[in-house]
Amino acid sequence: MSDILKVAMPKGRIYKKASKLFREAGLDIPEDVDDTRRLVIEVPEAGMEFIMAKPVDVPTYVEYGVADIGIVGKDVLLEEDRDVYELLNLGIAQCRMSVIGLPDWKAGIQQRVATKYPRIASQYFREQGQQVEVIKLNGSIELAPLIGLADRIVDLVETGQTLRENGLVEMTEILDITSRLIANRVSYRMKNARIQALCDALQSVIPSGNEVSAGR
Ligand SMILES: Nc1ncnc2c1ncn2[C@@H]1O[C@H](COP(=O)(O)OP(=O)(O)OP(=O)(O)O)[C@@H](O)[C@H]1O
Ligand SMILES: O=P(O)(O)OC[C@H]1O[C@H](OP(=O)(O)OP(=O)(O)O)[C@H](O)[C@@H]1O
Repeated sequence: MSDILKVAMPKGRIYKKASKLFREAGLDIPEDVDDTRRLVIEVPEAGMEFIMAKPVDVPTYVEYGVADIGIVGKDVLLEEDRDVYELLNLGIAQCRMSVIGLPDWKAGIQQRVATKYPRIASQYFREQGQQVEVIKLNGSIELAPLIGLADRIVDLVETGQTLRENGLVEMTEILDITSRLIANRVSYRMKNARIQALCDALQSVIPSGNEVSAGR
């Protein structure tokens, strides 16, 4: 196995925070890496190769071993349910997943819930003993109750601005979300020293108590 660590990096809002964390941890990631449109980026200074992925696909690349490790939100990790190790809570891209609706929402006979997270939402409502029809959407989830597709939604809330601007209210928080470092099971064993060194370096710059034990 080559000594280069292949890292599935989510494009978008997590990338900026993750690259900042990597730099704080002492990894030499040149500034031009942040602006390129290339999807496979060698970062020899850090002994890494970044695979710039759509966030939802990160666990897939890691499970199949085309990336040794990856960075992904806990929301996507739970929803995708891939066979990977969760190594570290990086504490970045913090938000929460909540049930959201119009202020005058009342439970009807046929309840519909729109979400990007059908697995998490279905499990949540099953546990609550509520029978709902879950409708999968891919973005702008807040539209659904506004235009009558669903009664409620399950979506992420950070500042609450999107809810306020659309006249929606947060009804129940389901999960706290942050980004996680994940690893391929084989890579974790074969490249253990490299991965462990990275975890140690990252842990020195993130709040303590964030390690999630691997091997499960
Ligand atoms: N408003 C938010 N505040 C903080 N973290 C967020 C917020 N929205 C999403 N996240 C976190 O960032 C991750 C990636 O979100 P992002 O919006 O970059 O991706 P996406 O919407 O899946 O991608 P794309 O825009 O390419 O479809 C989410 O899985 C979640 O963990
Ligand atoms: O509480 P806030 O600070 O307003 O953030 C929450 C919003 O951020 C995310 O949307 P995103 O920007 O990823 O757009 P999308 O829904 O189209 O994916 C999320 O789905 C919420 O809509």
